[in-house]
Amino acid sequence: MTDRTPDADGDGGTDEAPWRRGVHRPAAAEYDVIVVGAGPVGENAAGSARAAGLSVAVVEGDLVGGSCSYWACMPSKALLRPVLALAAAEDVAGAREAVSGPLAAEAVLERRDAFASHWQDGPQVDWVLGVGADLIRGHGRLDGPRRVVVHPPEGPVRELTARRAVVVAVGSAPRLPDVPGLATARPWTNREATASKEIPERLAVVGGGAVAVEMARAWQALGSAVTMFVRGERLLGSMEPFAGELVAEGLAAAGVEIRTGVQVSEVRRPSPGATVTLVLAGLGESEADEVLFATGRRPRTGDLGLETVGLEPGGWLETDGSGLVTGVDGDWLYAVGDTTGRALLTHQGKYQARIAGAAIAARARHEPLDTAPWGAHTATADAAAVPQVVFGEPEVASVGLTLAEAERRGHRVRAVDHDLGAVAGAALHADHFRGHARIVADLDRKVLLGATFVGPDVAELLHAATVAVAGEVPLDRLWHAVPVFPAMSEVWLRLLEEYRRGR
Ligand SMILES: Cc1cc2nc3c(=O)[nH]c(=O)nc-3n(C[C@H](O)[C@H](O)[C@H](O)COP(=O)(O)OP(=O)(O)OC[C@H]3O[C@@H](n4cnc5c(N)ncnc54)[C@H](O)[C@@H]3O)c2cc1C
Ligand SMILES: NC(=O)c1ccc[n+]([C@@H]2O[C@H](COP(=O)([O-])OP(=O)(O)OC[C@H]3O[C@@H](n4cnc5c(N)ncnc54)[C@H](O)[C@@H]3O)[C@@H](O)[C@H]2O)c1
Repeated sequence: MTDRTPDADGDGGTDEAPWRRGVHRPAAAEYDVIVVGAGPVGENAAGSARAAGLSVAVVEGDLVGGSCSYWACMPSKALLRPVLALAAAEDVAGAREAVSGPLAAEAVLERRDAFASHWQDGPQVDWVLGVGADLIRGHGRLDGPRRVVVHPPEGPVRELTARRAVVVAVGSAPRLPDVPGLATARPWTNREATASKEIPERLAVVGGGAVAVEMARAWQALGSAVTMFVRGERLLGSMEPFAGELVAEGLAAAGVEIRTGVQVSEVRRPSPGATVTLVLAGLGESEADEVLFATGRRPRTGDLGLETVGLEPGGWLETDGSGLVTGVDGDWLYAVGDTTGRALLTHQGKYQARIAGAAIAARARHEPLDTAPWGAHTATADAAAVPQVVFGEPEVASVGLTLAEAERRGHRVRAVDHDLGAVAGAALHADHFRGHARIVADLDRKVLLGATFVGPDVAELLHAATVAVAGEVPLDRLWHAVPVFPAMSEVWLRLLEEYRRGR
């Protein structure tokens, strides 16, 4: 099993006493800003507020650094990188002959452990203290306007008051469906899928989103026989349809079995460590040694004292563009990151934290806020230009709106497609390059609303598209942004040629 400690309270955190793992300054009772949750987003909120000269307390109930550092982004990408590096070498004649044999699984896991800082948060604690914030370990709860009570499992409760703002950055936890037998079967969630030191012989993966796709590829390469059980008909359902199709092809080529249109109706596991049986509604049963449920996230707001400020516990925290929680008077309660449900991505949460930090500082100085679209105090990109890369073989890199979403929002649009494998840079990149690119053009404003690239190593193509979408660069001006030959970015030229032919 993993080196995690049990999560008996089901909040997605470890139950081991985290206050034993670090030190913090003695805490005052009053701060300008109190940040609850020290994931990447809470850390950014604290950094932004400190940069504005405000005093800050950071409250953290587990490891400073949050899921991203220990059970999500970093360890998952550390698991995938060797897989993708090997696949890349194997698809270039000349390099192919120089690599042979499977992955060195033990070395991959060791490298992963290093990227997860061996689940120790010393450097991240140093970072928080280094920006001049105080760190208070324990579970934080709101206790009426501007008040936070911190409950360390040992020692006295601390009562804190915020002069300016409380920023909730408590993240999200795995959402497990209400399937009979699931709780007692102790399924893997993202925590075990990123931190396990053992490689199950047969791994069942339930879900077809980013976690399922990335972890299926990683564990198959590490030696598990992976079967995916997908409720819908395709993978990555919120992205362009060709993305899920090409990813399914890639996973199948790697040996992953994908079963679509399958609902798991019961899970049976007689004892911990025993074989898991998945009952598939109307489709018999399937056995595995471990099962990963990658079925989405829920906000960690059930035990946050929301009822003391007039909010319903348990839901996503709805915010305005500056990060202020709606339905709470007095301009003091902010929420950023996963807990808002706006975009469950580290970089987007950190963007929200920078915006909220600027808004808190402006309000503290009684300065007017710039909340016009793309203004300094509103997270416009959350609705218009969220970039995401799903790592794997192939990768999917997308920003902004898909064709379907743009049409749903009432835009008059045209999608322009190109076979990414047909550009010289891609052909040079890999011998059997399979890929696809699409831009979604707004026919009225003549700007890009979205772009999606699928193929090996397309992640680094994305930022140009993000600049074009967020910058609302006119398509006629993009025509003058000449892509390098022979690189994959030449696909921009092909897409724009096609767009200009059809207009
Ligand atoms: C497997 C996986 C892979 C991912 N890969 C990527 C990726 O490659 N790129 C990407 O952009 N995103 C990725 N994500 C999403 C990313 O992990 C999240 O968007 C990100 O972690 C959100 O950051 P956060 O600070 O809002 O929340 P978290 O990282 O969850 O941090 C919240 C913190 O708050 C603490 N906390 C919670 N409640 C309390 C309380 N009451 N009192 C005190 N402390 C509390 C928690 O202990 C935690 O440390 C991935 C997610 C998963 C599951
Ligand atoms: N590379 C990245 O940026 C990256 C990687 C992993 C995760 N993430 C983020 O983390 C978040 C969570 O990822 P995720 O994959 O857990 O969630 P998700 O929402 O992306 O996908 C959940 C999947 O589970 C399925 N599902 C939901 N309920 C189900 C049920 N009862 N039975 C069967 N299937 C069910 C859905 O149909 C979907 O396929 C995502 O929003 C994503 O943005 C990002």
